[in-house]
Amino acid sequence: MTNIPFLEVDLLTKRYPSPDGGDPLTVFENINFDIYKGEFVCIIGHSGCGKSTIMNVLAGLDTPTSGGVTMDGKELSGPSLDRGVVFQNYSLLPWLSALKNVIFGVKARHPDWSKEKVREHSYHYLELVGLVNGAENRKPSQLSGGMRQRVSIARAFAIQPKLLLLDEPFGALDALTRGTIQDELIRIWSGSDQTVFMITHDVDEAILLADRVLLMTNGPYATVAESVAIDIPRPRSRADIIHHDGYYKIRNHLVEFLAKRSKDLAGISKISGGQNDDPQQPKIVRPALDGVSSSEIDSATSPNLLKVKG
Ligand SMILES: Nc1ncnc2c1ncn2[C@@H]1O[C@H](COP(=O)(O)OP(=O)(O)OP(=O)(O)O)[C@@H](O)[C@H]1O
Repeated sequence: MTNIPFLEVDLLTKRYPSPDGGDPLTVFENINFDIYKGEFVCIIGHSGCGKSTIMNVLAGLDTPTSGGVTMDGKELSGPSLDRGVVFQNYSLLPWLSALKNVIFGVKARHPDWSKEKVREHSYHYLELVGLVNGAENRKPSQLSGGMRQRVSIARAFAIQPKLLLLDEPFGALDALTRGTIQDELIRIWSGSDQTVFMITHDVDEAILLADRVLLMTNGPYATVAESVAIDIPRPRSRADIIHHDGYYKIRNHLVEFLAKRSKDLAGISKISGGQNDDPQQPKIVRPALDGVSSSEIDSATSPNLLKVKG
């Protein structure tokens, strides 16, 4: 893994003025974290701590009160096709078929491509999410919620953004559909060099999908307190992952944070014990390696462990 982060979130702060002229609402303050190229990072925190606001800043749809974000060494400003977003509510164009929704994004990304090439490329991504054989010609209103979400994932992947931003993309889906689309997401991501940043409320989903999970304290004055490494090799399957030695250590750590420490740490804007002597970075935690000998940790913490895609 290269030591230069792909995405650097630096002292990000968001405040809203009070409607009655009182103190402003500080949603979060001095948020710092880095993401490396090709990583799959989830962020978890209680409702209202500011996850969607961070996502919107990364997407270029909102601006922070102070602080900034750089991607590939360049300061972000405004939306860009280098960053693809999938929201919980699909955000498809209702008057276009599934295929045309994907084509719409691909055309914008590759204005120089021929009509045939755009169509072929778009169809390929719908195929990857299992949405062909007639479904590609249906409009969003003629598709189920799971199918619509697949279209929106296909559209985001088809534009091949360097950074894929997922805001609770599976929140509204039933468990079976959710599982299928999670598998498809991991399959497509595995075959690419894309970086994924995803909001979820589901700790099991985060453990299944992520290389790292960022934990946010409660707002106001929320911050990212920890970066929890998911030291479980890939490929991971829903059925097998629960038998991995580290699974419950990680799960208990995340659940305990959400149940207790997210409140205890709330309002403490500076978290001690930062990464690599950098007090501004969230503390790195490796629950799966608790009780593991240091020689085993040396091999388990090889930078490549987190990068092995399945
Ligand atoms: N325009 C606004 N004016 C004032 N406060 C706002 C505005 N937009 C958002 N907020 C506040 O900012 C905070 C963070 O909102 P955000 O949607 O980012 O949280 P979240 O962690 O994504 O929540 P959830 O998990 O419920 O989606 C909330 O307390 C919200 O009330």
